[in-house]
Amino acid sequence: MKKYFERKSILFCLILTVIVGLDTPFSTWTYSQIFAMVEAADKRRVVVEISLIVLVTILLTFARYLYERTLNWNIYLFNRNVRSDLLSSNFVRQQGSVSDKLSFVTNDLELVENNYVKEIFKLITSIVNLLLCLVMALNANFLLTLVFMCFSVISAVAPRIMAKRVMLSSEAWSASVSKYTGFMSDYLKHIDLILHYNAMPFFLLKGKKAITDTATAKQKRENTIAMSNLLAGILAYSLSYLPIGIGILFVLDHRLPLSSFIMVQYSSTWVVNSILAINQSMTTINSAKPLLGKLEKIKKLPQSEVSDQLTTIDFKELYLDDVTFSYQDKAVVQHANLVVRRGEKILLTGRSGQGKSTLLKLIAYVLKPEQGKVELVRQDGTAIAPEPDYFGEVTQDSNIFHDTLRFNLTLGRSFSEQELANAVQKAGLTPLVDKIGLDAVIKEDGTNLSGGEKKRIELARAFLYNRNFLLIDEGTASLDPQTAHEIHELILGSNLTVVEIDHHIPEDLQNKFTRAYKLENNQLSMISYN
Ligand SMILES: Nc1ncnc2c1ncn2[C@@H]1O[C@H](COP(=O)(O)OP(=O)(O)OP(=O)(O)O)[C@@H](O)[C@H]1O
Repeated sequence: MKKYFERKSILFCLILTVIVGLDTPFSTWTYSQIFAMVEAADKRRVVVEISLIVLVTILLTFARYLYERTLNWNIYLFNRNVRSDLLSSNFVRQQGSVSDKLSFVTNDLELVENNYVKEIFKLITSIVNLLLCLVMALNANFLLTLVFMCFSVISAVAPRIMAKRVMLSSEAWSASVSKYTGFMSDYLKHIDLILHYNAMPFFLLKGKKAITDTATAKQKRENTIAMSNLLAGILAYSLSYLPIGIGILFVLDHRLPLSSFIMVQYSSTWVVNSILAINQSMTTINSAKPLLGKLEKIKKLPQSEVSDQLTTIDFKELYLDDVTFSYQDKAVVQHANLVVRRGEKILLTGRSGQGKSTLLKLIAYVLKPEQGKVELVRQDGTAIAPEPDYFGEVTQDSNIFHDTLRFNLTLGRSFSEQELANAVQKAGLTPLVDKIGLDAVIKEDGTNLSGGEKKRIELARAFLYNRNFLLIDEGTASLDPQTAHEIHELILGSNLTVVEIDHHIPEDLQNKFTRAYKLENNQLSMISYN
């Protein structure tokens, strides 16, 4: 955690937390002093003490303001540093669902901020309150302090009987909220499909049930809390007057001055409140520990090497030599051999689930073979392991960003207008650029573009970046035959090196591939279309 803060600001915040912690003991002392002043009947003392109280109150209020500002600064540092760190950490590349990662960088980090960082400062304030109030009360009268504390502890601990019920009702509410969110997420994502299948009535029924369950669970939780508060209220009010009565008897018997009685009564209440606050803070801090552990693990991940150098590999060939790969125990590719020479167009077919996409990932070295070698041979004959940034890619679900058309091509790197125009022209994207311009904003997932336009954007991006090795995973599967044909003509007529997975290559295009392979039963074999 230290990494995300500045030592000086944390230290300053800790000092201010202790000063702010003096606030409650000071109010307690002030309150008892009111009675002490009345008892002393000394007007000069009243003037001096009231002036002192006003001065210290102003100073403490100012200290609280400074504390809040310093805490806000520390929270700002935490939020800025942790999120910037995650942005470039290997966390973004880890296996796992996008929504889990999004939830971590939003909800989970918010919880760490509130339930850990802020709570630690709260805990320190409570500890200062506890220690000072305890000293003040014991100093005023030891015996009466014990009496007050016993009664306060009973009234504070009794409502804990209800705590389990409150916790269970909170859990039930949280479970129903998660069911409702799951339903809403599916409902919003697939609303078109629901309309197509006329399934709205069933979804409304399902949705209304989820809504009712959530609302009921929430109501139940609130009612349980209200019941717990009722119990606490009854106990607190009835039990709090008993020690007050004993204190008054002490005062009437002249065993204790009135101001000391007030001090004991007021301080004891704060001692118990502080113990409860410490307990609550510890529970909150502990509840954030699993998330903190997750953050610590992520923090240990190496940072991605960020280089703005534009890599273009000038290679002779890429080969797979006796490559074997399995997911856990499931063999996908066994003893595969393949050579792809510069400029060749390789077609890869095979039934669904045979491992074609896995083979592309092995070529790009995103996955490493458990046996055998994948190497790229440079023009000078040296062999190196491929890197993901040597390849351009076109996938079935196009990678389109919610930004301008220009950004979708350049990905933020600067290219000259001439370079852009060349890439646009090579990819056959000129009609789109003429129509909407390079600075038009593309909607999320490219919903304002046709499938063909999205493919051409991906191709133009590869041309612009001079990615001369293109991996295509069913890149044209979602296009109409005419557009798919046009895109293929473009790819097969280019000087790019291509490995493409496709099931529906029309006959007139099949011969334009240099070679075709089939992946079946873990074996990669060459096929002929003649
Ligand atoms: N990350 C993974 N972990 C475990 N198994 C996986 C993983 N990715 C894919 N598989 C399994 O490996 C096998 C090959 O998957 P792959 O996606 O490579 O096949 P494919 O031939 O490309 O299929 P399709 O044509 O349907 O896209 C499948 O049985 C799949 O379930």
